[in-house]
Amino acid sequence: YTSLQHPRRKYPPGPKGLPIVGNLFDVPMKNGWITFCDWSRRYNSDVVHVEALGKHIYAVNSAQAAKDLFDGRPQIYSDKEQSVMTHELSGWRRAWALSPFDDVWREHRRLFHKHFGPGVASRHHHKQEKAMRRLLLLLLDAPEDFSAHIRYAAGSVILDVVYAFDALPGDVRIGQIEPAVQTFTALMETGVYLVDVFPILKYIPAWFPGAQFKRQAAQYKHLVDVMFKAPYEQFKAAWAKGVAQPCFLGSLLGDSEMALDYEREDFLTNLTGTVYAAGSDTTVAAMNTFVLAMVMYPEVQTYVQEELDRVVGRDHLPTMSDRERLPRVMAIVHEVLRWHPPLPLATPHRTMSDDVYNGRFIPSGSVIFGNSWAMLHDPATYPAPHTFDPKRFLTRSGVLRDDVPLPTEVFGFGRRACPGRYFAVDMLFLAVAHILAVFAVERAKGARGPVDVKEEFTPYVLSLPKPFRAHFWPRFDGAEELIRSAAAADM
Ligand code: HEM
Repeated sequence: YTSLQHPRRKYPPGPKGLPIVGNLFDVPMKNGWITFCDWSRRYNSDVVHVEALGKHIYAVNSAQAAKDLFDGRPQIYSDKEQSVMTHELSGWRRAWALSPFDDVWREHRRLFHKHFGPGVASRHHHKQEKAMRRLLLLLLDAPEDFSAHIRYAAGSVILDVVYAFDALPGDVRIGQIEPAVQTFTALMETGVYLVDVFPILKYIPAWFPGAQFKRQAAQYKHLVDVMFKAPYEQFKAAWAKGVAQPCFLGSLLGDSEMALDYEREDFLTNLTGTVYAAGSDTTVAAMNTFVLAMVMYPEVQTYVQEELDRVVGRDHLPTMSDRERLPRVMAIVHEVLRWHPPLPLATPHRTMSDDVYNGRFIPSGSVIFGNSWAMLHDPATYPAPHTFDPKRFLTRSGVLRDDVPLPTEVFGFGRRACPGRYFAVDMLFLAVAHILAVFAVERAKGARGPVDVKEEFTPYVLSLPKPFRAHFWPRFDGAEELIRSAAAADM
């Protein structure tokens, strides 16, 4: 322990900072996962470090170091930064995905797990399948609006599962929520988050968001409060009348165990409202990445469609019960998540006490990024990591290999790792299986022939393909009829 008290502590390597401001200008505003990965190579260290204005920032770039720290030392590495701008002024403190490592978080997480854990996620399958049948119909009728349809499908299934809302496209209940989700993206993109991490930036005029930001934050907070409260109140009204349908919130309200000491109302509002915020944009990002990969790598479609035709046939749509028999579809899901993780730096954790790792110092209150992208692009584990190649997960005979690790880091780290991952993987399995069962995904037709796509992703916390065009063609005679009759059965 004496090394901790040594006046010249040894930190992990990183770029050399300037006097006083330290590495302020090195802290990456965009594509941080690539910068951190480059530093890791340049300084030959899986953990890299910068310091700016007294704040220490670390990026963990290898799966081994992530296991050692996040899994091995959960009492130190499971907290999250609380920021004035995002949490307080803009109302995001309600989201337990961002909350401190405390008893209220623990209780939120325990109750969520009870309804979304690996053994019970199957209770949501019929709602997920219904959302997919609707998605196919939308893609059939307006293929080029695929990105909007994906957003609808990912959002509406969460409303159905959490509040038993059966929302069609354009439903006001979706309109109430989506703008609030977008405030989070806006906060990340304007760099407000950095002001929070380095409070001293508030005194630098160019950085300080000032009165205008405070007005903006008040508007955000209003939207965020509506997102959490409105669906909750609507469900409670149905519950009081005895007409509520089964869902997550209904099970919570009906659970005798819910006689908790917490202020019960806000506890449940925040528990349920966080699901849409955490689960919609992430799923949307992965599904758009899937479409981009299909346009770029058409031969992958043929390979998977052979499996779908053989296992499922062409006279009905796939269901969750086909999953074990569709390893090629699962290989696509894993490769989509590996190729471009929706949260390439997961979400930053915060240390709760001083620590030493491999002889290097990590003080209490540091920001720690787990660089999922770097781990999932490590050529030692995934050769030719920039190529989209689902076959890397399959044996020659086409079953899932057990010697190539699944991209678990896409779901984050330690105690804070995504508890919605079973639900998310089920959703992605269904999306890939449904879309490829009936459609050929191709380049859009422009005035001068097919429109090429670029492999470009947005550079912030949540990273998804930049807008691109694609077309969805029914791929066999009878595909259109199959889509229409399956969707009609739900009406
Ligand atoms: C492809 C889709 C998804 C990806 C890539 C993803 C990824 C992540 C990541 C990286 C984290 C942060 C982990 C960390 O800080 O170490 C997280 C947290 C979380 N996710 Fe997901 N997620 C996805 C879908 C979902 C879905 C569908 C739900 C809900 C049904 C969900 C619910 C949550 C919650 C509640 C947290 C906060 C956990 C906590 O703080 O304890 N996620 N997710």
